[in-house]
Amino acid sequence: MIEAIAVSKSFDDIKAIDSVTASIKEGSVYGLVGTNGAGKSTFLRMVCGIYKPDRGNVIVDNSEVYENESIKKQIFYISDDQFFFSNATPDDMKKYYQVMYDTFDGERFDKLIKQFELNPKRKINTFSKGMKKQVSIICGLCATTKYLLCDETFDGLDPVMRQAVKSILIGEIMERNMTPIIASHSLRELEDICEHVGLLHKGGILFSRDLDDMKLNIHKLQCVFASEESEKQVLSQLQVMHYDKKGSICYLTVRGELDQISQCMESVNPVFYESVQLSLEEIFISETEVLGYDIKKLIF
Ligand SMILES: Nc1ncnc2c1ncn2[C@@H]1O[C@H](COP(=O)(O)OP(=O)(O)OP(=O)(O)O)[C@@H](O)[C@H]1O
Repeated sequence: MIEAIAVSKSFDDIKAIDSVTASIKEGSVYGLVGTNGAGKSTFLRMVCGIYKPDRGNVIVDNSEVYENESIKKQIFYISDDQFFFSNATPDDMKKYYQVMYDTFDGERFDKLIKQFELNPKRKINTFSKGMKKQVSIICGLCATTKYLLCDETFDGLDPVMRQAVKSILIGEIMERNMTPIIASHSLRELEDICEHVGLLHKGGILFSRDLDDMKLNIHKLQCVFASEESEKQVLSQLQVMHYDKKGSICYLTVRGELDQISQCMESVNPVFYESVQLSLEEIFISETEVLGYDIKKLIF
């Protein structure tokens, strides 16, 4: 388990991370979404022990991570700024990581390099951006660490490769108890893979939720009320997060369990009503609107 407790990190007068508290359970896929400069990379770099927090603690499996070799061996950080030795080939990087990680699976590395149609003996600095990204991802997967930190990992991959990498990640999560944290500026990128999403904004976590809970607890209704009184009654009884009316059709985003919402609607005998599934984007828009933010322009 990874626990960040009131963690802060500044670079001169820039507060990159401001008192973030988060808890990432083992075996779950945690998505960290936020705009450019929100602090995602800084947060991940503290989680893997590259940066020491100015304040607060990052605890991994009950131990402080910074300068803790045995804990760091359980974490692989696939950085946004990829690192390869100059003139290194994929095979050279394999040898390097075999020394760094006892758990590195060389055979799997060879298999994946072949599967991704990369030449293990070609210099990585002659590879395209997407090919370099593939080498980093393969190194990360083959390190077979308990925690895998993915920083904008899908960026720069073509759609087919994105899906291939996601499938490999999902397979890995199912096969062994791996815990990935995936940072991205795009919620769409995280929707089909993460179980929990934290929204980072200007160095702070705005909110953090289980996606299933979010989907079960927020509903969109379209309805036509029989009278103004029944409309008022419903609006006063339900926890309405967003309300809009076009002609006689009302559009409501409501927090709560569907059974209770349906009961309330049926009690006023509307002319028509139906509940529509919200997309994750719509849920985020509603949640952040309540907090007074307009993230529509920022993270989609
Ligand atoms: N080494 C550094 N020195 C100075 N400032 C830094 C450093 N690293 C990050 N920052 C600043 O900290 C803030 C957060 O940066 P960070 O890279 O963590 O954001 P991010 O969410 O990963 O952004 P992006 O999506 O653009 O990669 C930014 O204002 C950035 O300029």
